[in-house]
Amino acid sequence: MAVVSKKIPAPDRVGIRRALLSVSDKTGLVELARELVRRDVELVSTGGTKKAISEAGLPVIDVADVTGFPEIMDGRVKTLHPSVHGGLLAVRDDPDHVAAMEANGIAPFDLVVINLYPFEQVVAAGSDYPTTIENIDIGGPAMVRASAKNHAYVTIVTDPADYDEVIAMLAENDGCSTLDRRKAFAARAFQRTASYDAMISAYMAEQLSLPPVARHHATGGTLSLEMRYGENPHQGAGLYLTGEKRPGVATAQLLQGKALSYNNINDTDAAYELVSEFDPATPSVAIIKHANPCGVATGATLAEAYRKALACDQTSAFGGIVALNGTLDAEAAVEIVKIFTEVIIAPAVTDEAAAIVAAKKNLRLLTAGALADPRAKGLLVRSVAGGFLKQERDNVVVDDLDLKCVTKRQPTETELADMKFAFRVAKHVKSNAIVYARDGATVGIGAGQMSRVDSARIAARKAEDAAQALGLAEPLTRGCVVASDAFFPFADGLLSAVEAGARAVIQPGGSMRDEEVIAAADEHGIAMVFTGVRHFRH
Ligand SMILES: NC(=O)c1ncn([C@@H]2O[C@H](COP(=O)(O)O)[C@@H](O)[C@H]2O)c1NC=O
Repeated sequence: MAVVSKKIPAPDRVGIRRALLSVSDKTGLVELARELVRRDVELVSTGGTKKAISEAGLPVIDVADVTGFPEIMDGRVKTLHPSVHGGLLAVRDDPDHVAAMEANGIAPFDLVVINLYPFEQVVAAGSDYPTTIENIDIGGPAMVRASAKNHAYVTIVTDPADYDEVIAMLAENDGCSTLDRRKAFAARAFQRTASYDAMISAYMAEQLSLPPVARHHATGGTLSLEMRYGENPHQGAGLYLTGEKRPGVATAQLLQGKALSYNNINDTDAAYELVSEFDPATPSVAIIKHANPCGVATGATLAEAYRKALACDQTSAFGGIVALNGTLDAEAAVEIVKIFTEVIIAPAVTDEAAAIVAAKKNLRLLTAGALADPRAKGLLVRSVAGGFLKQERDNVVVDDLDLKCVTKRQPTETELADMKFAFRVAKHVKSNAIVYARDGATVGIGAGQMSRVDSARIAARKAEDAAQALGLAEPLTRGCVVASDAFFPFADGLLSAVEAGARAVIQPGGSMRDEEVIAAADEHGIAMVFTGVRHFRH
């Protein structure tokens, strides 16, 4: 049953007379404490925080003198006491609460400054399990939540970045807090504790290999970048870090160029995830537009791979995102800067290449440090109205699959290599995905169509356009292979690919009409391989 509120109105202004400070991150602590002391605010602190304040020559009371208890159990219990929590939670206009404070010798706190044990940093540093667990703050979040709940009276601050705002509030309001600021701080405080607990639950789930679908799920994140806008200029947006250790755009270093936009980040993520599918021993490049590849290729060098990827669809590559699976070198950089490119991302970059890219001031250059592991487990979350969907990352790699040839003709070795290449790319193309490939390069990509036949036709038409742009007599689809992200429900999709010139097909199989599709392939002398695994992507 819900608790009943006495509905006591909150005052607008509350004079700040007594503050509780307990911080792990001591940044800006002394400056804030000095300002509070200057305003005759009484300070109460825990061990390390008190030490830092005292060493600055400022008066501060030990919390142990308030609780009458020493800090015990390695700091696990220091502020978990009614003398503290009563002072945080008391409704000062409620006579019952006032009587309880008087009867128990409890004094109220007007300002509470807390930042939590650095759990996220400890995880990021790869600390062992016991150390990580010890860095779960208990007393801090308890005080943060108590103060935030009682924002009718208490100002709660959880981030050194907010200290200036507190100082300004006191200056503008004659040493008082205001209700609207207290509410804003309280909302931030609950965001902080919710995010903190979400990170802990994600850590536990990973450590204990818990099943992906649990009764509750929380996603925590720390703002890393506030963008000017989201997908469109009227949508606000930000990038948050979850602490997941997967190399990619979120944690990459921006070496030059303007800050990334929402669409840049989304596209760069798609580009880097795709190029990470390729063994670094095989130089590979992906060019992405609107989260779909418009050209992917392997080559003897990254420069060659880039030229081959670009040839697939030069028109769409304009203003694209380029991802490479090896260190960006000068030769590749020279090729890439020839056309307008928004972003380049690679595991690393040579000094020479960086100097070449530097000539294009607006071109963003990112280094991710390493490739992402395509086989690594992970969770993906996307919002739907009224909820969110959660699923495991598609970490299936075609090399690990037991491929089954279902046609009379077996693929040649070259065809098989191209089929695997095309299926690897198809995994990163929005469904329905059709990818034509030859000689380790895409030659036509059909993405995001509602019908598979349309994707096959669009990919073929794009291959014709590319041939025209390259001055070729016929499209590169003549004699190519084709990959489909899901089975062909009817023979028509396959026949459309055959018409475009495909000679070998890789697809999951599993349609009710597989026999019909296999018969059509046999009739045209096509070699077809079933993967048994589907790569839908939406
Ligand atoms: N257990 C407690 O009663 C407790 N009370 C406050 N803390 C945390 O102790 C830290 C500050 O400790 P110190 O002042 O000793 O450096 C803060 O991050 C604060 O959130 C606690 N520590 C952990 O739970």
